[in-house]
Amino acid sequence: MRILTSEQMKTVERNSLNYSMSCERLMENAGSAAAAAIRRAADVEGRYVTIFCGRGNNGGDGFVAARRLSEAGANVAVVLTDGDPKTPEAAEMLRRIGVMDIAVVGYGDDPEYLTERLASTDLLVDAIYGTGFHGELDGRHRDVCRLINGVGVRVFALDIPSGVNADTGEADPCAVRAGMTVVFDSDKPATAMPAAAEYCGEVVVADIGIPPEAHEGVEPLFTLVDRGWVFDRLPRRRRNTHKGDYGKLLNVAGSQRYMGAAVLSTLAAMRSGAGYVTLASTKEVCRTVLPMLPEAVLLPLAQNPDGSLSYKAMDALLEAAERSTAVLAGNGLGTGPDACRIVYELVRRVSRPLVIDADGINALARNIDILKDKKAEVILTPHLMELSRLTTLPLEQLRPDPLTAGKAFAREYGVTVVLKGAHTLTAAPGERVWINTTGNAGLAKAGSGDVLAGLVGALAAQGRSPEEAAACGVWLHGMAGDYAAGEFSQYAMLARDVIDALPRVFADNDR
Ligand SMILES: NC(=O)C1=CN([C@@H]2O[C@H](COP(=O)(O)OP(=O)(O)OC[C@H]3O[C@@H](n4cnc5c(N)ncnc54)[C@H](O)[C@@H]3O)[C@@H](O)[C@H]2O)[C@@H](O)CC1
Ligand SMILES: [K+]
Repeated sequence: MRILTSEQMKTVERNSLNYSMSCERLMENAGSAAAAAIRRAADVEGRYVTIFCGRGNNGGDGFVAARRLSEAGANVAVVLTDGDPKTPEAAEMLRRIGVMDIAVVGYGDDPEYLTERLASTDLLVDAIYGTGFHGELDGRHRDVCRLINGVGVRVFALDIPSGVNADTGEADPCAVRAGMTVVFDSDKPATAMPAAAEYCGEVVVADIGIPPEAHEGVEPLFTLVDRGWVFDRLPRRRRNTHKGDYGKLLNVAGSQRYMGAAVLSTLAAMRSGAGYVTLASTKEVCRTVLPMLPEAVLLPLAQNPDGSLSYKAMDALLEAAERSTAVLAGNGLGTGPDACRIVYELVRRVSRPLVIDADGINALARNIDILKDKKAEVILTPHLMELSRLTTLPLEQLRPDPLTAGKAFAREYGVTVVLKGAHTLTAAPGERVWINTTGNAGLAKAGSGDVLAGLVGALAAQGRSPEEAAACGVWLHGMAGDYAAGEFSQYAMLARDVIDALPRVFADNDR
């Protein structure tokens, strides 16, 4: 699947003009391809089709679709939502339907006609906004979109449902809810995001005749992470190798209050191929969890009276970190002053890839500039609340569009950020984003994040790049979560069931 941003689509469109393509021809192709896709999905002959067209090129595609559907025997009406087209190509396409038996009305010009028309409409086409849309719908278009969503017939969206930002997936609360979205040439980030499915419905990619050469040099920034992508990147187990060949993860985790986090993250890491996993924690945690982690190396260290790891352990931690191939820090560590100082020292001094989760993220949020002193590659795995602490942006702003803030954070601090949520996105410092496709609401439970952190840490320890460790870890975690939900239900599954499902996920990889 090729995913291109709106900016990249413009580049591809521009490039195609060098290959005897014209903007008008592309619009003709797009509208025709959309009409063909609609005809494949629905019988249009003799049916009433109402097409809402905006002023931009998306509206132009709508005019072409109107002509094609009319030629196919549909009774077509076009509603101009915002007056006359503002691009010459769209204006030309509107002119071409002038000679046909197609009613063209302005929204608001004849409310009675529109009400009657919609009452007899069999299917709707949304050609109001395409990739040019950003921000919020204005009042007029909120009304239009509400009207479309309220008709109760199947809605076909051209390129992207109106009100959805193609690059971020952010959707206006009133955005069009389509049953099918016909995307032109390539998926857009939003149409590829599983979370956008409630707006996009089924997504169909239509070839609009952009020559393959026009895509040259346009490297997709978004990657859909699926089974094949992950299994291609998992570390190979080769004959004649030993445990030292599969990495050593140092897991700095746990405190008297949060022993489970240490157990879950360590177990998940051990289930993910790492040669060695060392749990560095307080003496008490190590003594208590020993029976649950017979395969782990335990590094019992000094503790504070409150049962958290003491800063006195710092030298031992740094020594252990240098013997490792990756370090995971933060799960169940607590948020006291020593825990924070330990995290800061690890960031400043560890030269191995460093995965920071949970309390490690909370520590960073209090002293974010420490990230600028980092010595190694850093992967952060915040959920929405943690992202809010890291960025100091309010939750209400992040919820509809965590990606923009996550990308900006990754860029500013040069870190890989795993944006945990219903459908997790991973953002790397260089603008690239990985869209995950697995997981379910049963993973929204305590302990789940510890499992993911262990997985990502183990993959980093085995030499995967930060973004591969993160994106593969997220997919494996979601897949194991899907198996666990299948067996135990989303209600009853526990984080440890996710770990128990990991062997089946890896066993699916026959390489
Ligand atoms: N890039 C390509 O290769 C092609 C693009 N085509 C179509 O062109 C579309 C993009 O067209 P345009 O760039 O003209 O833009 P749109 O038609 O998506 O949007 C129209 C205009 O709405 C304005 N707008 C954006 N956000 C708004 C808001 N919140 N409130 C009010 N107005 C807002 C923008 O200024 C934009 O110019 C694509 O989605 C696709 O449908 C096709 O015609 C063929 C080829
Ligand atoms: K649209």
